[in-house]
Amino acid sequence: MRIHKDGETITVSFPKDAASGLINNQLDSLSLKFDGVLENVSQDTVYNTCAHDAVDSVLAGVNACVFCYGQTGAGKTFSMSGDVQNYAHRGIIPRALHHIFKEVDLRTDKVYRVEVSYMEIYNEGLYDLLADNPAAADNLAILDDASNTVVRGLTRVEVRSEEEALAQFFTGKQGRSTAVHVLNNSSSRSHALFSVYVETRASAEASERALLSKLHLVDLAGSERTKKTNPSGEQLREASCINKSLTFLEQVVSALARKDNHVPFRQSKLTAALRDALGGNCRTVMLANLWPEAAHLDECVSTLRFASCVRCLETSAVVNESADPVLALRKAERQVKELRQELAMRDMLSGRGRVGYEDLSEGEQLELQQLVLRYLNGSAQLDELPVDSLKRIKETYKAFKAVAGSWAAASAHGSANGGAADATAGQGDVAEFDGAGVGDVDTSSSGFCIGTAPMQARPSASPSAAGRADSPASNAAAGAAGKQGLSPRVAPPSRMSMSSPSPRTQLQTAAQQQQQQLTRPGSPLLQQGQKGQLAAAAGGGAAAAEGAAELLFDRNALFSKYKHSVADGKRQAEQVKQQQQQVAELKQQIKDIGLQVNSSKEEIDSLSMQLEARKAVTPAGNRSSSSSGGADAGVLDNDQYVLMQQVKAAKARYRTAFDSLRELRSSLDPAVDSLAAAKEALLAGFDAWLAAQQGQQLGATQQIAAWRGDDEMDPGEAFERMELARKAAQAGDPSSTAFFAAASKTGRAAVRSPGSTMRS
Ligand SMILES: Nc1ncnc2c1ncn2[C@@H]1O[C@H](COP(=O)(O)OP(=O)(O)OP(=O)(O)O)[C@@H](O)[C@H]1O
Repeated sequence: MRIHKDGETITVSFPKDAASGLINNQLDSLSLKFDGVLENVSQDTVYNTCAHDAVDSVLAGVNACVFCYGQTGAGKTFSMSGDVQNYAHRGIIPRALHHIFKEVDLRTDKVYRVEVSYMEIYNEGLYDLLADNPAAADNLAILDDASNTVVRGLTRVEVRSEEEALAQFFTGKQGRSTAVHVLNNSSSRSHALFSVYVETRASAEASERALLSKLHLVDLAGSERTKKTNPSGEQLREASCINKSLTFLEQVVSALARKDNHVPFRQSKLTAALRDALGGNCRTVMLANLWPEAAHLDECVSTLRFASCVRCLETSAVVNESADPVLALRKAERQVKELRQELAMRDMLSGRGRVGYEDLSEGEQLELQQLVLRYLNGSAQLDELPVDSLKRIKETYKAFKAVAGSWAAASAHGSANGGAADATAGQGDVAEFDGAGVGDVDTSSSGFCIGTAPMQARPSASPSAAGRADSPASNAAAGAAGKQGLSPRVAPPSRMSMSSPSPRTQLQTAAQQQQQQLTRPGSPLLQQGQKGQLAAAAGGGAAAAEGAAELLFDRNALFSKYKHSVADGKRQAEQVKQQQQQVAELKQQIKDIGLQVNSSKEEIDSLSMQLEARKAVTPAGNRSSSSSGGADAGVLDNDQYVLMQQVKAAKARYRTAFDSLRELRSSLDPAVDSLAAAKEALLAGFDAWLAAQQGQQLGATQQIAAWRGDDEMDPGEAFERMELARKAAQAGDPSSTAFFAAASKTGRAAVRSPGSTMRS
């Protein structure tokens, strides 16, 4: 095999086969031209020659793909991934990630979002190497529309630095299927596609216009002549899968080169995944890895022929401007935010103070439902219900609906469970819808009237009596029996919903809602013994509601205790009280000054009207020259002069009052914020106190410390940092720190979670 001086042509000379005789069709030599031939060059040269421009294209919004093809052991994985332990021998993928993040850091006029994915095709199965459990993550499917190939279900991880991206790559690489092979100690038995997705925006503001591009870096599994290597069992199956998919790849390339109408992309997972790269909107580079020894001549020739064919392919790579609905949504969100700010400003100018336009949090919804409950109980006034914005009014309606729904559910539940809840709750506070008695025949439907039976009501002991619907006695008995689940006939739900629940039922309903809040993960009340209590509550019926109600009272009682008996609680409650007073005072002052402003305005209007009227009726001859400077047109009489002075004074008062009003309003928002912060602090303090009561303070503190991150390094971390600096110095490249840091982290993770690299 000879490389020509042009550095682009390879000639392979075939040895004479004496057995074929002197005259035969045997090819003497084969010369093929390529874009470049690299021999004995560094990994750096390989990257700069083959991948550098492709990565630049991706940063300019054009899709690109670099793939390595060749026989087993020819150096594909070495070219693509390189040596993870040796910085100088790192391959195309780590270098591409370094290149991308270096540019991202440099181009400060642009905003980038980078994601990575890593997928393996093994024995015609697709596996997600970045999934939490790669061995099981084989539920991927390749979908393609006219312009795009997408792998459904593939994990895409957002990475914000070279180190994060490398860590993902190293982690995924550990999950790849490799095996000992006669030609390669660590042979990749799968095709691996590492992809980088880059979203580029001109600036944070122009977020809806973006360039979306992707870079596929593909390490194909090696082709092999099974006649030579004689694999058996699983290795034979793998080899035949690999060879088959590479044959399909060759067929696709041939069809594309011939410009066939039909290109069989769907024949295999590999060709489906590479559809974009081979025939579509992509700038594609192929590396043909050769093992140029006489023993591998056939494989070399077949690789060279394939590479020559791929070289003829034409793709049409263009800049991909995004029509991404997600980005359009971001624009809409930004507009909503601006409109909210506009509304807030208008509210402030019109003296409405702070109005809530945002969706209510779960806690606020619960609070509102409790307010509605209190209003229905008569312990809260109508004007306590929030009506300051359409949003709040709707939320209030929703709260009414939620409360009504809970009542209906609680009543129905009570009925299904033998009416325990209603039977306890009844006692005269339940009104019947149409005055029909409990158990009376309901003429509008085929059932009995269901209401709340008196405590002494019991189903008839005699089955015959219970079965006769026409007897008044049996009607009453049947009604009561129905409530206890004994009647085969069920009352219409509308009847049930007309019963007004007792205060106890209401409290149980509130407790059920509270229970939903509490059962959320992370709720500080969901602790130890209470879990059991909640589980029992979830178990069903009136007992459930009752248990949850007790829990609600417990919490309320504990909260009250915290506020009145615990030092921190007392202090925080006092702060809330002070802030409340301050807000109330400010609101009162705003109201008073607002009245002053309005009355000054009315005064100005009325005086101005009087002045105009006076001007209209005063004849020109009556005008006093002294007050006007002598010009006829501007001459004023005494009355007019007095009125003008009054208008002037009123305007001065108006201005002073308005200035005070503006000042007060501007101090209202911070006061409201401080009040909210004080309330938050009180609740947080209460939760922490409660957790401490339950002996979990230590866990909570540890969690908080973990969230905060600890700026101070422990000795282990300090040593690790020193070690990284040493390795970077050894590599002679300060920018290698990210590489070593990611490699070291991934190494530690691997030690923690050892496992086979082969799929079962
Ligand atoms: N340019 C190179 N310099 C040094 N070592 C190399 C080079 N290319 C390959 N090797 C070594 O040769 C061996 C086989 O290489 P590699 O695993 O990359 O082959 P492969 O084509 O990916 O094989 P397979 O298809 O079986 O996965 C490895 O030990 C690798 O380190």
